Amino acid sequence: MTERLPLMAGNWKMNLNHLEAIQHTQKLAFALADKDYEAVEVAVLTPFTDLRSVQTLVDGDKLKIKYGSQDISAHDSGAYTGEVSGPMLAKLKCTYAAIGHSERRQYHGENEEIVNAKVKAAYRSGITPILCVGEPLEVRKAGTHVAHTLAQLDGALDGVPASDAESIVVAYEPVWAIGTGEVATPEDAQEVCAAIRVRLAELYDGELAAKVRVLYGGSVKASSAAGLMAKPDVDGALIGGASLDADEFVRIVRYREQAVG
Ligand SMILES: O=C(CO)COP(=O)(O)O
Repeated sequence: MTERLPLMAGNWKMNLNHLEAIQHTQKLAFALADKDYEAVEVAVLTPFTDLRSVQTLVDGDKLKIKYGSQDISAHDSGAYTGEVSGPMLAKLKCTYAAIGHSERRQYHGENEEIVNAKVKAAYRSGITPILCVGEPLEVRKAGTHVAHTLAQLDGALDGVPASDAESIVVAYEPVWAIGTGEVATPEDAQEVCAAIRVRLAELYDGELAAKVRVLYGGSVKASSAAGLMAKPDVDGALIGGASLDADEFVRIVRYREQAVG
């Protein structure tokens, strides 16, 4: 079986200016030890305005923390006012870009075509997409959450070759769990994360599917992380609110020390 290194990624959303970002990253770096990074990959997804500061800190202090953006333009350059391109993010040595977050889909009209174009743009620049998928509450209530989420996965990966897709990170983030305090049960997370892996095997092959990390996101806290991580197809978490509290985020990174609750 392929060993998948768990990924704990903090999505700061529209929080922390560049000065606060430096403070926060320094606090994380101070708290995290080499053994933490051996067990878990740690990443922060920051506002665009923070990336240069975080890069300077990571480069200067040789930190092991990875960083990336919360979005990326579908285009590489040109007359796209307000957009930030893959080549610009690559120049800042971003490892990751979150793509298709439900808040982008909801507030910025991002559909499957746009998400697909952004996934391809990230790969053109050597940036790994953290592709966000997941159903809203009404879909969950209707019981069609697996089909809904897999359709988002299919759309995002349309025309993406295996040589790219093998490095993708998929984050299952049910919309009803985001920012609500209502974390999915480990069983609910496992159901959809496992279905995502099965679909990856169908779209590509079993070897690729076994390599890809599938994260869960939505109201993850230190108290829920260990239970979620105990599930075989949950390979990490995308953490919003709790990632803004450095102590809590570090506790999530050290989920193995927490009780399975
Ligand atoms: O949207 C999320 C991460 O991308 C989850 O946010 P919360 O952890 O605040 O629910």
